[in-house]
Amino acid sequence: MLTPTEQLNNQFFDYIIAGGGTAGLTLAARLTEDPSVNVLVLEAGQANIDDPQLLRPGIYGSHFGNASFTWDHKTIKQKHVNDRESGWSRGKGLGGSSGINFLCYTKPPARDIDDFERLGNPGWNWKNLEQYFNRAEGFVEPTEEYKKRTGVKTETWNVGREGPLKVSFPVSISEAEMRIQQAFANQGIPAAKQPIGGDPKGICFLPNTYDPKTHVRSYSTNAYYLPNKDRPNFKVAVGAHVNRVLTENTRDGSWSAVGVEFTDVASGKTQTVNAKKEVILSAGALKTPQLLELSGFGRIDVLDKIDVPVKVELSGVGENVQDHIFLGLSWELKEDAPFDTLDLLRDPAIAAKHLELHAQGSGLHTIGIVGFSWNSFDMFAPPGKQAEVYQKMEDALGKIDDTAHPGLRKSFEIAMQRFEPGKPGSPGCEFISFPGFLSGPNPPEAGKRYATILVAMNHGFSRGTVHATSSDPLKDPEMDAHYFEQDFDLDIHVEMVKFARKVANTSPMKEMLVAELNPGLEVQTDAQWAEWLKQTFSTTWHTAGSAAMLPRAQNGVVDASLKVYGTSNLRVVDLSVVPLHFASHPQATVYAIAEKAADIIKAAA
Ligand SMILES: Cc1cc2nc3c(=O)[nH]c(=O)nc-3n(C[C@H](O)[C@H](O)[C@H](O)COP(=O)(O)OP(=O)(O)OC[C@H]3O[C@@H](n4cnc5c(N)ncnc54)[C@H](O)[C@@H]3O)c2cc1C
Repeated sequence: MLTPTEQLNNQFFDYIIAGGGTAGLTLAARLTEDPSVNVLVLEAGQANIDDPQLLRPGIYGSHFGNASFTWDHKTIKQKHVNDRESGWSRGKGLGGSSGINFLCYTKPPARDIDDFERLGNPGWNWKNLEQYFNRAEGFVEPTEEYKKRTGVKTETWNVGREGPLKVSFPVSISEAEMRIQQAFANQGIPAAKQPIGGDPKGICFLPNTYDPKTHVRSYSTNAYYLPNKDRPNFKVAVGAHVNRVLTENTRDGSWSAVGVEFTDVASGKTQTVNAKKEVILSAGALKTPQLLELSGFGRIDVLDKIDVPVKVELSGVGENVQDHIFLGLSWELKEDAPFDTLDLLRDPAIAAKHLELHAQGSGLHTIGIVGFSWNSFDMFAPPGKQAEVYQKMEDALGKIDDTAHPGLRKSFEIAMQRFEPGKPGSPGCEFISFPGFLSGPNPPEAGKRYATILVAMNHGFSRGTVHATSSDPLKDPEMDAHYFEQDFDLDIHVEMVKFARKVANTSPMKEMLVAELNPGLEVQTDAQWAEWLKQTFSTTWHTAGSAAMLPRAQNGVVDASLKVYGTSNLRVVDLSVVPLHFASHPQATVYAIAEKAADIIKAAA
């Protein structure tokens, strides 16, 4: 049951969680397993329960621009990409970004998670975190017939089967995706050994956060909140925008979080609620740093500018921001290609038919994005290019001013090991097969169908910032991705898109294609590829690292128990805490972080 905000003023709760998104609801559900503990979740957006706009798969990006479902944030102009701004939409409302994401369920390579520990966070390694991934997962095994038809192999998978989050393969995998996968195989890319068990390198089909019984999205709302909503100790209020954490100075000099101030969005009225044990920030990587700054935790110059008294100087707040980006290469399909693609949904009459089909558990809303090739740079880039890019990384490392950016050198050194020539790299160069059109700048033509390879680099070195520029909590912080500030991030992408074109010229993909629509064959030289890339890439909405878990001397914001430095009981539990970004779409890792956080918090109580 949702709790009306007017019932909350001056009430007391053991734990208050700011943000009812992916991490926030997961954490709340686990903490309220103990009936003696009461938890309040404050979510700025609405509940949107049972809304088909969230539940229906296959309508990627359709929530953007709709304030009922998204925060349509934007970066400032990006100076290394011709002053383009990047739309950084995020889920708003219960479920947060898990309610509007593209449903891909992927997990990072073990070594990328082990890097968290190597950066100074004891206990944050794959072996430990894997149990928390598995705790969230309710993987539904595909049938033997499905496996035979699609080539999906799951027998050896290490994946949880009892967790609340439904993870399964969509009803069918389009033949376009199967052919693209086979073309990668014919380019020498091996099958992944443990696609969601720590070793995803290679090609694989991966599941979605998809309920195979009801054919709807599985997300934190229907996985963690709805099954537990009647617990008397689990209170959730929506339309409650948290403005700041209320703190008191303790005898030992640290700060204690005693509650939060929030605004009831409907009435504009400001209220406070009190925390007996802890306050936890789960507002996502774009809003959590803003909340910290508005509460007095952050860089002195940032806080001075917005007139917020400094409680704890933490120069890492809003720094270390890392994003993933993607772009698509699209090809027109031959007229007789014997399969449907998502392009058909552009025709309103056909779209209406597929809505009906969805209700019966078939049609285009029951397919998903499932075909991946996770490559390390050495798997496709010429050795000379690998050496050139690595040299540029070394040059960048040499220029790091450790006084201005404590910890950055160590972070770069570990990130560089993922690219070291002659050693097996980490598979951060991701290729996704997409059954339809998703690219630029040329638009799709009515009545035509397309196949797309999405190219996404997961191990960028450029670091951005997210900082409050006003003491008004309702005003967006300033977001600056610093895209391609390290020019070798661009070089790596250029090699990736060239490889994608090579794959398209390989059987059995090439036989289904008429012509390349984007970028088009006029793009040939590295400089032309780079220019097209800068014009058409998009964020993958995976921004992380803005309240990083790192030692304090290395610009850390939270320690390995996710507690904000200088406080006794304020934690961050969301994608902000990731110290170094990993090769995976992040939702699985966010669920795992929240599951682990619940154990940490329970143990500390
Ligand atoms: C369009 C899109 C597509 C994506 N596709 C995929 C995918 O296919 N696979 C994948 O693995 N990942 C995907 N992701 C990423 C993944 O969904 C997110 O990284 C993850 O859900 C983030 O979880 P979080 O808990 O950190 O933040 P969120 O889930 O975003 O939760 C933050 C919550 O806090 C609320 N909030 C913010 N500020 C306040 C405030 N001041 N007061 C109260 N509440 C507040 C927000 O409304 C939101 O509900 C995608 C993301 C997007 C946006």
